[in-house]
Amino acid sequence: MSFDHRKYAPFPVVDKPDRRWPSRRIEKAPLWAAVDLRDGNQALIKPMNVAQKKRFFQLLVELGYKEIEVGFPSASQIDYDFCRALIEDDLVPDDVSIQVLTQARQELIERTFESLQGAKKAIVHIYNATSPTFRQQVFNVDKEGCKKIAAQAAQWVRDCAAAQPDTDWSFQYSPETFSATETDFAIEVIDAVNDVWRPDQGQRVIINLPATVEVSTPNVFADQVETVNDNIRYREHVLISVHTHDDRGCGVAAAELAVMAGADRVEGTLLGNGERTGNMDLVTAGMNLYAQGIDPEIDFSRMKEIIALVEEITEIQTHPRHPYAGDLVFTAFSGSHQDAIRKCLAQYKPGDTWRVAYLPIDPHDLGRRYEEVVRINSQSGKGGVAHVLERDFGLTLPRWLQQELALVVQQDAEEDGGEITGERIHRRFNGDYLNVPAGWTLRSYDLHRTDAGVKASISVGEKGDTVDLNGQGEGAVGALVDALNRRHGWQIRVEAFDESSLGDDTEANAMACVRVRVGERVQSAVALAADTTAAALQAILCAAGRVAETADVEAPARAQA
Ligand SMILES: CC(=O)SCCNC(=O)CCNC(=O)[C@H](O)C(C)(C)COP(=O)(O)OP(=O)(O)OC[C@H]1O[C@@H](n2cnc3c(N)ncnc32)[C@H](O)[C@@H]1OP(=O)(O)O
Ligand SMILES: CC(C)C(=O)C(=O)O
Repeated sequence: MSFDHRKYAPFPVVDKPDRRWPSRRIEKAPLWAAVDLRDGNQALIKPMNVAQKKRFFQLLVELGYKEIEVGFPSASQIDYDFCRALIEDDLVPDDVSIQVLTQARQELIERTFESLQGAKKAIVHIYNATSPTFRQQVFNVDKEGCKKIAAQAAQWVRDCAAAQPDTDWSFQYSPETFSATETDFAIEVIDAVNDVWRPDQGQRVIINLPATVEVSTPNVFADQVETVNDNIRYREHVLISVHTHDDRGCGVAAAELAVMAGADRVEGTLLGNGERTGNMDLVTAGMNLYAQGIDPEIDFSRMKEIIALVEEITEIQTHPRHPYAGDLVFTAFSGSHQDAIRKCLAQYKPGDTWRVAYLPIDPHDLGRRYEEVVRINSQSGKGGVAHVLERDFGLTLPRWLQQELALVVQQDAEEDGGEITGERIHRRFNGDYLNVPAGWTLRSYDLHRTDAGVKASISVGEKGDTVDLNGQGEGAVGALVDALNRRHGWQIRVEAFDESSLGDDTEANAMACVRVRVGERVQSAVALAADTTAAALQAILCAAGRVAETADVEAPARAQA
């Protein structure tokens, strides 16, 4: 067995007692840079072709991204051709900068500038890895040698840019593997690059700090970023950017803490596609701001399009629990969640601050429907079942009936082991409560109020086969109960009775729900009718009919025949 944690070394803590970032808040969106077409692309089994890159670029522009890394043109003909197409076909809006990556090698830098000929504005992004592992094992250079690679490349970039003066250039440098680099050394390298680029003399410079591989908790990364923020030369003239990966599952958290620590800009990909476990997810990061009342300056209302395009191009399905984007993230199956959501949604009015339990944001904002929010399985309770009947069928049940129905739905769900659809709950409701047993349909009724109460004559049965039931009571229901008791020798006790009027869009105007006890037998029933009296009488008849069915008692008209 080779599973042995002693193979790994802990990441050293950063000794930074003066850290300020923990008490900061993010109050506005950082500058976003979308790197789907480069870092996302280099992680794909099937890298994008030019047509796919064009569609992806178009969507990123429409969503509102202003800096878009479009590829590594010195490395691939497709990326080169795509850059040429963007420029020659004038596909880049004036307020958008395309960004391209290259290693810190002269021939690659020259080819990169060639790919950008005629661009209105562009960001040339160079990188070399600076961590001990890379210095010692990959590049075989000491710290000076590593710094020289960066400074030399910065010089080539500056010279190439000077030779193409019609483009508005930004320069970007990444000390790749920054998070695994001694921070004081990273600062030395960054300073050496900036000494060449001289951001203080007007050159726009982005210093991008990558967690190329996420190697620590995000607080350590924030300390590293704050240290760079506080100590690099020309700080006020450069943008600090971060580029995090998700190896430990904290890519978004690391970027957020880095912004609190002074970063101005965040690189990432839509839904987090990228090397290994992925890049920082632009959707999650942006929506996290949105959910705090901060405008992310990106239009995530087009979430469905984002998901469809990313899935098509990456050939990777979105996880159903993916923050904000997954199919199930706005769905509650468990009873107490459903109950709380239902109560909060009932109180929420458009224009209110969103305060709905278990839903950090309003699903409608992302084009999702409230219908998806509550779904029923064996973990659900009365609140959820009631919510589904109310939402899908306009039926608001009294609490006692909600409890009763929830129990039978739960039994169904347990037997089935899966989800119970709204239609199935409705069928169950109709079958158990609403459907009128044969021979127990209310045909008409005649009520006379006297000093002694109400005298009722109630016609019951099916067309052409009816009988009049006559009784007397305090009200119509009492009179019908009296008639039934006399006829069948029962002692019906009405244990629960609720009536309500229904919405305008329903055929019936009234609903009555009853629970009766006949001896040991308890039976509930529901009726919908044109008026509340008819609904109440039909509900009692319905309950009585069900009792009769199981007690082998004939329906009134049939008994007569
Ligand atoms: C963290 C990131 O995502 S960085 C971006 C990574 N993306 C990619 O690599 C995708 C595109 N890359 C490629 O297609 C190729 O690597 C190319 C075309 C750029 C270069 O190809 P090649 O030169 O044939 O091969 P390769 O990439 O293996 O080159 C490695 C050499 O470059 C050196 N090198 C690697 N990275 C850098 C760098 N950032 N700056 C300078 N030199 C570098 C290595 O030390 C090695 O040198 P050696 O040949 O003297 O040992
Ligand atoms: C080139 C840099 C920014 C990179 O992609 C990384 O370090 O992950």
